[in-house]
Amino acid sequence: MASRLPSLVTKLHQGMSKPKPITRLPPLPSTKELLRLYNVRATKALSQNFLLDPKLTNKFVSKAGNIRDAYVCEVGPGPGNITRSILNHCPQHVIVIEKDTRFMPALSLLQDASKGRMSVVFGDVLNFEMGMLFPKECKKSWDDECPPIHLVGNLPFSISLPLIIKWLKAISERSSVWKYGRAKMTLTFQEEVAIRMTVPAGHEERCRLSLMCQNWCEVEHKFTIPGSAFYPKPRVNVGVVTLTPRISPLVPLNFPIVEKVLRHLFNTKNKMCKNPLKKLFPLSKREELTAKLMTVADVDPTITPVNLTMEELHRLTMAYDCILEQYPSLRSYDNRDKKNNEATGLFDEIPPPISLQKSQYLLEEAKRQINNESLDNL
Ligand SMILES: C[S@@+](CC[C@H](N)C(=O)[O-])C[C@H]1O[C@@H](n2cnc3c(N)ncnc32)[C@H](O)[C@@H]1O
Repeated sequence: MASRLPSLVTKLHQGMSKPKPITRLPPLPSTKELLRLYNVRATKALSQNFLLDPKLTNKFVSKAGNIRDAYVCEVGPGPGNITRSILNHCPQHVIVIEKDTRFMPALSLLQDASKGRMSVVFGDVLNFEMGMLFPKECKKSWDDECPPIHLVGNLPFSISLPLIIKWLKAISERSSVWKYGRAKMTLTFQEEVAIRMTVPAGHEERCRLSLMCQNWCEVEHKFTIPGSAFYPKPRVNVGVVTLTPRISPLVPLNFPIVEKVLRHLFNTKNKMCKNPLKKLFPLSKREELTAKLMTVADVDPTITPVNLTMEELHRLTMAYDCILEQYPSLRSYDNRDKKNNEATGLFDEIPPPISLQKSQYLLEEAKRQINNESLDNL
């Protein structure tokens, strides 16, 4: 039977720890037949586009790498078509998280056929705490190899962006699934989003998401599935992307500060980067602190955000962090929040002079780190 959220974790661990014979699934009715049998029609509100061709579901699962004996968590299994391919790759255990309870009969059938290798959770993945899902034996230290845990999913378009941002934040904090180490992800996105996630500096599609993903993960666009392969057919093609968390992020600062700098930078993608960055600072000090930011970071103020490299982002974010150290009240400055800024006096503040010496020292350190990393990668 399918399990519900709260009582799940203990049951999961009991089920997972027993050694199981490695088996493929017995013959089952196809998922298409099951959808017809249980009279389940795709719902637009849950971005349901099913990938019914077993050749494609197998190809998708094979991009996750070797999942034999590993633990797999699948987001949005629907009637279980990708889940079948996962189970046929002989993992130790599969946990699926699905919002739509209409799939309960199809998933229960699959769970029974899996002989204890599958657990079903009905809930919203955006609110689901994944930090306890796997047995502690899977845990690897962060700078060790990746743990035998894989997140996979033909993600619903409606939640793919908030979900990946939430997961990048969790990766940066080594929380949730990433308590267990650098767990890999194999996920689908609209093709244009997959392209944005992977493009290098100088590409016209470069955006906030590109730098966020590439800062914390190695990102690969593995292949594209034509929209015509899905039922119902979406208006766009779908990109399969793998993300492997980096041992050290390229910009080794906390998530909110990197996110804040990027959010400002890409507010106006085609302007010189000094213009959107000005809005990090209150009006009265805007020109002065922006000029300092660019000088300390040693970044050309006329460069456009799409051309900014990760090294330049690193220096900019470090320089911004140094300015925040000098003027801690600026941390809460939000250009859009006029009320709060007025209440905290941030429009009128005349801060003390910035210690360029300290900022420059920190930047030299950052540059040294970048050089060491480039050497390590040779
Ligand atoms: C694109 S369909 C993929 C279905 C199936 N895995 C396949 O490839 O054919 C996305 C699935 O995610 C489910 N879903 C949508 N929003 C969700 C959420 N917030 N949490 C968990 N599942 C969700 C949908 O009900 C649907 O089954």
